[in-house]
Amino acid sequence: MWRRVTSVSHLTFAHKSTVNKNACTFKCWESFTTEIPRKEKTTYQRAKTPFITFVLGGPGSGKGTQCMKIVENFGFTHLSAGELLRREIASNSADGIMILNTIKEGKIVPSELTIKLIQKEMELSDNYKFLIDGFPRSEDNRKAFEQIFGAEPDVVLFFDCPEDEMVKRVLNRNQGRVDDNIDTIKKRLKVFTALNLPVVNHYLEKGKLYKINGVGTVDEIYKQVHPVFSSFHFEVRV
Ligand SMILES: Nc1ncnc2c1ncn2[C@@H]1O[C@H](COP(=O)(O)OP(=O)(O)O)[C@@H](O)[C@H]1O
Ligand SMILES: Nc1ccn([C@@H]2O[C@H](COP(=O)(O)OP(=O)(O)O)[C@@H](O)[C@H]2O)c(=O)n1
Ligand SMILES: [Mg+2]
Repeated sequence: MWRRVTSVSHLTFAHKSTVNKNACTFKCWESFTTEIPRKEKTTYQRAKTPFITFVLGGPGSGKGTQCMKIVENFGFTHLSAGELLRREIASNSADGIMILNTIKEGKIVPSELTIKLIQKEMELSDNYKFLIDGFPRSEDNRKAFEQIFGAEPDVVLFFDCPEDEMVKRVLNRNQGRVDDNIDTIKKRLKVFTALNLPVVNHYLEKGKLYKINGVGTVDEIYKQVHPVFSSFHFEVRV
């Protein structure tokens, strides 16, 4: 049997929180020791300071592709917000229809719902290095994350790519996604400019933004990404 504990500031984020000192810090699960053997805490639960990277960029800018390379080279856990939402649709959850309709319209799913999915994955993970891809997509996403986690990201990557290139890539993506069609892409690009660019500017002003030129081959782009992480002296996989 599991219970939710509401305040575990000693476990996570405490020293990084410059946002809201009284924020409800990250929640985790603890077992009742008498009922089942105490479960080994995951690395994430043990780690006092998870390393969080937000990966931003318009639709088709190459976020997912570059995340795969960062995972390969630096052992991050990749959490794609869009993928978690699509999984929620596929699982026929109570929110599935609402999420599907929101994605079809290229709009943003309510922040608390997306954060809940991200939080769950982080709790289950045995890692402490996370790439949170496609999040935050709006100032509301960002503020809700900071409120709930009581922390800010360590790194924010932004893949800067011209619209015509993004449209071309999305239309060729061939993953059977309901939002990879020209009508939805146009809506997503408008939402990106109106809601996501303010987030990019926020992190630019905070000095946390690494702007990457998203045009070129996958390897050319990754050449700009790699030094961001090697500067933190993570172990590089060969
Ligand atoms: N540098 C690149 N040049 C050409 N195509 C790319 C490049 N990076 C990714 N792609 C392709 O473009 C599409 C969108 O990339 P993806 O990583 O899914 O972007 P995002 O997650 O930002 O929407 C995919 O089909 C991917 O294979
Ligand atoms: N933080 C997020 C991320 C995605 N989404 C929704 O999920 C869709 C697909 O997101 P995605 O990150 O998989 O899309 P790409 O940028 O990879 O093309 C978005 O257009 C939104 O409708 C959201 O509502 N909130
Ligand atoms: Mg993606």
